[in-house]
Amino acid sequence: MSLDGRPGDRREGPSPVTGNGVVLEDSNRPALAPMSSQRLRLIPNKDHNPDNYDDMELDFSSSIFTSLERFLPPSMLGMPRHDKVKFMTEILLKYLPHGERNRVQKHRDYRQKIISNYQPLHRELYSMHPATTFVAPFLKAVSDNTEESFRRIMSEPSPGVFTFEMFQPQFCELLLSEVENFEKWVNEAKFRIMRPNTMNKYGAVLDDFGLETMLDKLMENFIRPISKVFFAEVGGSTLDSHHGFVVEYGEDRDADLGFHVDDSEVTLNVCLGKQFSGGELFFRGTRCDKHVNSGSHSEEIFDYSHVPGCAVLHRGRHRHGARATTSGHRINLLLWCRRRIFEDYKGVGVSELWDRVKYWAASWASVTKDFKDYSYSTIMRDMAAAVN
Ligand SMILES: O=C(O)CCC(=O)C(=O)O
Ligand SMILES: [Fe+2]
Repeated sequence: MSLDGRPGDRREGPSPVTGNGVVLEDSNRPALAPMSSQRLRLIPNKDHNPDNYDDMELDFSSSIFTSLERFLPPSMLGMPRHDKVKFMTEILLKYLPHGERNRVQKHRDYRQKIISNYQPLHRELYSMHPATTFVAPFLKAVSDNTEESFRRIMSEPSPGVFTFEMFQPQFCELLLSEVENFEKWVNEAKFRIMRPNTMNKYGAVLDDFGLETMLDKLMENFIRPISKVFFAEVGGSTLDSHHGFVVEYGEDRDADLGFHVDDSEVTLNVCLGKQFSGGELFFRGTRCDKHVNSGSHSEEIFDYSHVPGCAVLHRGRHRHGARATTSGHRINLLLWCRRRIFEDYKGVGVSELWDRVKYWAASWASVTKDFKDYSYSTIMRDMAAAVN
């Protein structure tokens, strides 16, 4: 497949709206060129300040639309948000295989059904309140925002594995009780819920019952600044989407979790409680995608015992698993933080861009093959197709 041969797409014209220009959404405006004849640009318009789509009902995460907007043809940049969304959705859906498209739609209906029927127990959890969520030293470190301030509260017991105290006990309790309340509702309503991934038979996706916005803030304002310092080479500074869930172990729950890598650039894993023994995380080093299954060196072997309120932060590709929880009940919050491909396009040439898309698509295909989760690999394949 070549990126050359469609010179029209390469033309970089001035955009009708620049900077923070306010665009009024006028449904009576004359139609511009038919959307279907328009194509994405190969090179994003770096000067364009994209709209925010957080408040809209969308088929894909709002961050995809914000990122993709820089690739819109110049004549479309000033259009009302609804029109841009329509155009971008058409492109994204066009390149999704049929089964995938059905799945996206089904998942959207599923979430909608939960959100319109489930009554949250602790509404205060659904927006981010840093002062009641985090312990003071963590808040201070993030507000100082330097490597030194992070190192002051973090240990790095094994290269690339960072541990630190993060949540207040009261926050853990509230979240545990909200999860319990959600599960009670699921049982009473005989609602079948989707599990966080194919590895866990228990647990719940927090994003599916309304916590997505709060977790987005958690990632953007707290995890991204730390990842920018410690995980820059896997895109730590441009994390822009997440998969947030809880896993549950113990009697009548999952026992352990096999050796794996996560479908994330950076993973935050925080123990919420309750009382348990066992359940240690074991780490076995990071590998490039070609050597995911090769053996471990002794210096890479590291075991970690979970402590309620405390977090572990590591690269998604850092190989790990969890030993059996031998008594009690352990619940952990997992935030798989991801970076979509679009930011990579900044200032790179077309051939390099294409190489990167191929590289990411290949690497994520190998990492995600065990996960049914619609995510990165699909979007990247779509985008590769869309710019071609
Ligand atoms: O049980 C744990 O603490 C680890 C969970 C985990 O690695 C995952 O869900 O990806
Ligand atoms: Fe994991």
